[in-house]
Amino acid sequence: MAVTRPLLDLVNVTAGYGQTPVLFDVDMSVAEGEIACLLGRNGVGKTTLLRSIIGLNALTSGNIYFNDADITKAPTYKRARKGIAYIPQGREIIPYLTVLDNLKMGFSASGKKAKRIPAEIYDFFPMLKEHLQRQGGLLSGGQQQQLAIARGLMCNPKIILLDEPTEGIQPSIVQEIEDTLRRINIEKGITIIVVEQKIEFARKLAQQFFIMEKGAIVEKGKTDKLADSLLHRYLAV
Ligand SMILES: Nc1ncnc2c1ncn2[C@@H]1O[C@H](COP(=O)(O)OP(=O)(O)OP(=O)(O)O)[C@@H](O)[C@H]1O
Repeated sequence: MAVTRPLLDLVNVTAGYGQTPVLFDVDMSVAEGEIACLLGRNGVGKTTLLRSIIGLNALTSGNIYFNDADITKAPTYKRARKGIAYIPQGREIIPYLTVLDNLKMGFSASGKKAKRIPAEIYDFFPMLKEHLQRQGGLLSGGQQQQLAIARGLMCNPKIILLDEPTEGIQPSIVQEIEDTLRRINIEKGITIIVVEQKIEFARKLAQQFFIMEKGAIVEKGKTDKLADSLLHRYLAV
């Protein structure tokens, strides 16, 4: 009988930059429909882990399974076509392109010809409709973050990897982003992994947590059981 794996399954993942190892034997499983947060101090390897999942960092050893396929050696564009969207820290909006053209860039990740922007995008992010012809670089940080998430949705992902979506964003927009991510998860069934420094944001949004320290997952569990003692030990909160 075939074994059914979680939607995303990392097994003994080791990776780094050149000769410098950064991730050590990371095991991480995220089930379909779940929201997981990845916590840890600066420099412990959270971004490197997300980059390894989307294929921007090759593994030294270990395997990554997605949707029951071994994607360890698949190039980034194929991972995107299989349904992994990556929204990097800093958002990477093209500043001189309009909001509309930034959105359309998301189509290319799916490998399909550009079509109309689905109405649901404006339903999730009404602000974008008002700014379609503005240059992306003129949006506020919070608006750019919303644009980046919307662009990620254009390839119809099964999972979204988000790196610090609330960084440098004013509280009212942080709340909006939290609500929209929850809607995207519930209404579209999209699985989410979010790297976060804002513990309360992560706690409210995610059902599952992983804590990283020196390139390894040192604690994991349900967020409603995320003890303050762990936060003190690993995040110095
Ligand atoms: N392009 C790179 N080349 C070499 N080393 C890198 C590179 N990017 C990151 N590193 C190193 O890898 C380690 C992990 O960095 P990473 O960005 O993954 O951590 P992080 O937990 O995401 O931190 P932050 O919260 O600051 O983004 C750090 O020691 C960092 O200096």
